[in-house]
Amino acid sequence: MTLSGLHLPLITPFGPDGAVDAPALDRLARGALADGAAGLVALGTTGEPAALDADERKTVLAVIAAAVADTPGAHLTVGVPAPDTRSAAEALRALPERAPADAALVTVPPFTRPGEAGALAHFTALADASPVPLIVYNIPYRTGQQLSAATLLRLAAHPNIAGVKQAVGGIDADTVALLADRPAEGFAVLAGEDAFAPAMLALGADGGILAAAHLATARHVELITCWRERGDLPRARALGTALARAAAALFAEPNPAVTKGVLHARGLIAGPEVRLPLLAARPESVRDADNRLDDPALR
Ligand SMILES: O=C(O)C1=N[C@H](C(=O)O)C[C@H](O)C1
Repeated sequence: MTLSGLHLPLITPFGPDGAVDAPALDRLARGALADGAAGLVALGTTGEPAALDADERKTVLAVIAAAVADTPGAHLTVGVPAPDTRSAAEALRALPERAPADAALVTVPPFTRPGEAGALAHFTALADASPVPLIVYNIPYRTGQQLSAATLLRLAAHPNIAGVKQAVGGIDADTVALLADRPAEGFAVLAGEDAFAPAMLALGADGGILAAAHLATARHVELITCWRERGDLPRARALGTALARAAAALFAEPNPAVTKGVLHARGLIAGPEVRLPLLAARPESVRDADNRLDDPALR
């Protein structure tokens, strides 16, 4: 089985008192699954996990896991922090006690810049230790470490590595090589960079982990279906350009500030707050994203 479809990395909504708004999170989670998302990602970057305390992370995980459990066939991915290999391995070993995760999303330890050989050894050690399959989160502009197609393809051969979330700031030569040369089965290439997701799908990506899909969720699902099942290229192109422009506007400020602003403006969460060091989005950024989402192709 290869992972596919839309996986939504959920924001963490905060209530007027600043606490995690569990009912709002529950509504977002269940709404996305009802709109056709194949799965949810708890405690991804978009969920501001570093700004949550242990109890809050527990609440977030419980709410999202319950929504997945109530939806037959839905998939739960959990973001696992990787400040270093040893503590990431410990967190992975403990994961089944925390949630019935189908996969764990893990990066290279940020700031360390271990080189490609070190990154390969890191993911191999984690995959050997983990009771759940890994999704390699390749995001060099956050971690400081590039992963070439050659390294990712070596990781793809590990039986406990289920895929990669490719978020490299564009469609580079490694992304093209990765999509061309990946194994036919058992390793998913998921778009992880919202503005380039339509282009990655056109090149054969299996799906995406896309924060922009908090908005126009059903249209994101439709885009994936157009490329993977329906072969409806005119519709895929119309949706793809509209969603890419909406994504660019949603990421005009550090994620998830604009997304929270638009969800708030649309009455879907109580407030647009993010926690420091993130700042709430400027009103003009929220308006711009909201307008982009009004594109006729997305109605
Ligand atoms: O939380 C995630 O997973 C995602 N994070 C990315 C980021 O914030 O850089 C964006 C992507 O849409 C999903």
